[in-house]
Amino acid sequence: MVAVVSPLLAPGSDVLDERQRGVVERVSAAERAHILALPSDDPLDAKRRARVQATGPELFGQPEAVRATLTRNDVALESVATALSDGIRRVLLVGAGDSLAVVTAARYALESMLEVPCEPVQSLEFAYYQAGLIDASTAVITLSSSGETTRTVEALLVAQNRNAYTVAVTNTSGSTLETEADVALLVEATRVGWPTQSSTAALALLLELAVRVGRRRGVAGAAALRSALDALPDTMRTVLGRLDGPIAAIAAREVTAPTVLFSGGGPNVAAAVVGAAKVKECTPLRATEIQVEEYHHYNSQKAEEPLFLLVPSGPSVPRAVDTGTDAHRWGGRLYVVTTEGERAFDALDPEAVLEIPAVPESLSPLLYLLPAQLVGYHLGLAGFAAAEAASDD
Ligand SMILES: O=P(O)(O)OC[C@H]1O[C@](O)(CO)[C@@H](O)[C@@H]1O
Repeated sequence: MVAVVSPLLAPGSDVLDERQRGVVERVSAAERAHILALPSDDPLDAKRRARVQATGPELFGQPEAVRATLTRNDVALESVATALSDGIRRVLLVGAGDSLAVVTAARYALESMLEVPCEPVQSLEFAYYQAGLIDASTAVITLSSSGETTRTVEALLVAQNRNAYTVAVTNTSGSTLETEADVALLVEATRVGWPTQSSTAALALLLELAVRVGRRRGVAGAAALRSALDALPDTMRTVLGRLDGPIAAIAAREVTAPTVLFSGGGPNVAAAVVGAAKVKECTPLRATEIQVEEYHHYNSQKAEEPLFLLVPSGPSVPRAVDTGTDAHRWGGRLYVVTTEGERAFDALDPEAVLEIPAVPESLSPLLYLLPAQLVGYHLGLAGFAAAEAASDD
């Protein structure tokens, strides 16, 4: 018997029409091949090494990718901003993997400017569980770098059937996501290495969309976000230059860590997710993210594990201070990435404090994703160096 690859294709399911079922069958076959081609956990895996090496130039090229993406989408952004400002009562932000992290990061900027709920939802959860309540007053913004991730395509098709306003954000012109959506925003970024600029350029697009909606709607605070966002590509360059060396040194110390932990709150829960994702992509190490409050409801950290707190000045700081205190109580190591001049973490005596220029918290993930990516990338490089040295002995 042929396995059913999706409940939307099960005999008797009437969620999708015949044409849409054909679309899902096509993308799911291609996706399986992509997943089977991922690297192994061999510490010297050549496929992983090639992707880690290709990640470097893409990671450091992010300010340019952000600028190019914003320029390319000037007209399309206006059209989406107009549509969102006109009768939309709810926005669902759908993606998987890094793409889910990116929409999570954009949520608060969008909500503050649109003044309606903007909910990040994982693609499968949306496609199979949450589509029932949506209608023409809902916008469904789907993000997929490839434009072919099956669950995200399914989410878009389900939204299409419920007459929602559908937006695709994708790197891939001509992809299924772009073809099926009412309107597409195209990300100008490469993804030969592990995803870096494809994520930050997509995030910049969503933040730009938020600012344009806010200005159109006359929201107080939109002008301040406008000028802060305009300055961000330059600040990204500053942050990359400033943090690269210190994070390379931290990675050399942490290369044998049993598990690498990342924590954040608010929009920077997304930075923690991206940190763990980059470690899992660039190394064979275990890595996990935990929100600053959730950390305290379990024995979340073990001795000898490093914790990266990615917490700019803002409402998450007091709980993040507790988190940092407990990192040491459990015998772990603590690295803090926070706003320049933030003194709340000083008394914890972290192994390192890495400072990032102040920006509005709702825009800050565009900066806090950078140290998260750098940790994964440098642990990847350090891991290959260590494995090579071991194999020479
Ligand atoms: O953005 P996409 O293309 O939908 O991919 C989602 C996730 O799946 C992966 O491609 C891995 O399968 C990740 O690189 C990415 O974060």
